[in-house]
Amino acid sequence: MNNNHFQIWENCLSVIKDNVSPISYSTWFQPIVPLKLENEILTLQVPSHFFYEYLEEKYIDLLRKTLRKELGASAKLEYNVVMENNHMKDVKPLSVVVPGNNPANTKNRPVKNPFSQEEPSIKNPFVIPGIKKLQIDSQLNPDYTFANFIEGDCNRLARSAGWAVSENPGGTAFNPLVLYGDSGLGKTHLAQSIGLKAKELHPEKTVLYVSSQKFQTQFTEAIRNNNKNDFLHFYQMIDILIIDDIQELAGKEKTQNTFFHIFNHLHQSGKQLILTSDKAPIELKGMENRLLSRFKWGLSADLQNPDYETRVRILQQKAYKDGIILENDVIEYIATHVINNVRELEGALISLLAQSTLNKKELNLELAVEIIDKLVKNTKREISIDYIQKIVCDHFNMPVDLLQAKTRKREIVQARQIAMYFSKSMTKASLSTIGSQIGKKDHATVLHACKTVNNLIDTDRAFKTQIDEINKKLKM
Ligand SMILES: Nc1ncnc2c1ncn2[C@@H]1O[C@H](COP(=O)(O)OP(=O)(O)OP(=O)(O)O)[C@@H](O)[C@H]1O
Repeated sequence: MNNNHFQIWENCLSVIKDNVSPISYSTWFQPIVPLKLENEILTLQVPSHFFYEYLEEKYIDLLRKTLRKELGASAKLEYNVVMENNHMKDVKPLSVVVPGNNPANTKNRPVKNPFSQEEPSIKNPFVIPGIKKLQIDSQLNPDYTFANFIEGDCNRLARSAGWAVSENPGGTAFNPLVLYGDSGLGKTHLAQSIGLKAKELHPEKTVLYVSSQKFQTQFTEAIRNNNKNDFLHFYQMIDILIIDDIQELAGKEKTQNTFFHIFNHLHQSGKQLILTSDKAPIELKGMENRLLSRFKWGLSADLQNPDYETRVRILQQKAYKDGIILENDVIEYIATHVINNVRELEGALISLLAQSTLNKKELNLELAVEIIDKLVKNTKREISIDYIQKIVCDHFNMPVDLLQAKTRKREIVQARQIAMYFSKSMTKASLSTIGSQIGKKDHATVLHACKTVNNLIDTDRAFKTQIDEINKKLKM
């Protein structure tokens, strides 16, 4: 057997050693095993894709020069990614598609495990240009586009920040971009719009959408199969990482720790992170402080309940997309009565369509009143911030609009604080949503109000009695 490849690589190493730091040498070059030399092609075995990518990014010039010095101008380099651990075959962090296939038909293509031993040799891009990037199925829903996302006061900031991020991923101050708000208000839709748009504008970038639940399951599997490093490396290869419902990582310390490393790596390499959460970062419980502080590095933008006009426009757009014509009075009736979130709005429209088709009834206001009234009655009444304001003001015998007044009168300030306190404990609304609805205050004012009310409950018996009474009225 010809052992020339060992000698050639040995010679290369002695040059490389003089050109990189000792730590880089031992990290990135010592683990490489020369496999063969054929027709001036030296094949090197590297331990992972990440390793290969790193060599390509940082040391390609050095490798090229050194190899040409040894083998002449026609020298070529091939990599072979061989994992040492056989269990790796079972790990499927996500579907990875071999490049070169038709991107229009991702779903039907054979998928390959990115860490499998069966992975073909990866040729160096200076030998075969264009083969470097693996294509990853981004897991994006093609319907969740910006075009299908109706803009309103409730989502304007989040939408424009998202648009800016999709145009210049990793290059704006919005990194990470945290989208937060109550359920059904469009966080997933908007986060995916950013991913879709970024892919369209920057086809060379790798975009990945993953729910926190899936991330957690993959992580647990990776630990079970002793593949944590591959899991880590896989995520560190992504250019635009979208993680949905980040609050679900609460209390999962090990997953958070791994996510912390992924976050740092991506952020430091100028990659974009987009996170969604049902709460503002400041309110997330069960999350490591070092993660929370990183979430605050970029922009946190909230999605609020759509106002009446936005609800009307969303209904018009959904009806148009479904190819149905709805009279204005029907749209207005739905928009007036279904007010909690966009998902319920969609549900109402679907019920109406189903009833009209199945029972062959005309889709008119009469049918809308019948269906929507049933729906609204069946929906468990959620205590709203408006309702809390009304009960608190009734209790103190003051008109509700006084809570919105710019006054520091003690009774009004206290009623406002109590309304904020109950909104915090009885609704899922974020601090900033509560603040914006009660007196147009910011989240810090709401936080302060909650602390004040809690202190008074502990120290002032008469005050506590009032709070107990309001609490009873609210639950009646
Ligand atoms: N502004 C909008 N324009 C059009 N459709 C919207 C808008 N906001 C939300 N939707 C639609 O409402 C539905 C629910 O949205 P989505 O799943 O994104 O909400 P979410 O905030 O992620 O909810 P959850 O926290 O429960 O996951 C989706 O079908 C989405 O397309």
